[in-house]
Amino acid sequence: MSNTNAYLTLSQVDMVFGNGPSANPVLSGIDLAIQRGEFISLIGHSGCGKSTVLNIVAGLLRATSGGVILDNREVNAPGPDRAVVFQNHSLLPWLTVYQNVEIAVDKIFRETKTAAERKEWILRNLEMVSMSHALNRLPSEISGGMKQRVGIARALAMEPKVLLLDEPFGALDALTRAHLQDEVIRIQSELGNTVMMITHDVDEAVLLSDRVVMMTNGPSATIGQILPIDLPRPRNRIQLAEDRTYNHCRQEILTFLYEKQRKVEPIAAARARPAAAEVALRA
Ligand SMILES: Nc1ncnc2c1ncn2[C@@H]1O[C@H](COP(=O)(O)OP(=O)(O)OP(=O)(O)O)[C@@H](O)[C@H]1O
Repeated sequence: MSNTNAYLTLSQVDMVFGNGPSANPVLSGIDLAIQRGEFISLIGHSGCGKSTVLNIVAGLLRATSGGVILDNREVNAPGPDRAVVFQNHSLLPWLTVYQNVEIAVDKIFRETKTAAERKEWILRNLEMVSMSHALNRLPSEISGGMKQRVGIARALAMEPKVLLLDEPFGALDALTRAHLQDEVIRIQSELGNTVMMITHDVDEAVLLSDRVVMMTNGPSATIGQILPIDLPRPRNRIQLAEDRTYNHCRQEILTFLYEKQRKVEPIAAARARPAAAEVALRA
């Protein structure tokens, strides 16, 4: 699929790690066209290559063949136009909440914003994620959910063309996760960012996305199905629980993951593998 009007395009992306007999073909023929302001989720079984796709878009990995075009430019290195939020918050531990955002803002806007404008911008982005009350705290003094909030504020403050979220809520408890998802829904309705998010959570994918991209199992994983989520925004998790379209979308993704792309091999392999105690007895 090539779409010349798309903001972000992945064309025939292949990725092979290593070479010779140890070559590991991870991705094959990934084609995806994302519109400006679209929120896309990537979902698929563990190890299929979701982070590899995201890292190629981030410019942290080079595709073996094929490529990525963002806003008419080829991506071949990391850049401030693509901000990444990882599952394990990557805040600098010796800097406060405010300073963690400041470091990115100063780097990007030193030439274009005055010191007062930069300060106002840092405060505005921390307010957006409800962190104004903890500006002077160190990462070690705040919870995991708060750290993710600061990571999101830092990414938003960079005003990237694309926000890349690699399981941003993966390490959080269910309630904190729901809170942060709601904040992302609100921020998204305010700012209309272009977002690519990796998730393992079917509800999260449906709740947040305009389209859910489902990946087949590896090796040589590719896009198996793309599901448009035709639900009006802003979305409300409680109202959606009873919604027919919402439940239909959930069902489609569950069917893809657990019927069409069911992971049978590892289970069979695990059964075939003798238990540790058995191995010890045989030794
Ligand atoms: N830098 C690397 N060098 C070598 N192999 C890699 C590298 N990064 C990823 N892989 C391999 O690529 C495959 C896909 O990994 P990837 O992390 O992209 O999957 P994933 O779908 O994001 O997994 P998960 O859901 O468990 O995070 C795995 O077999 C992994 O071992």
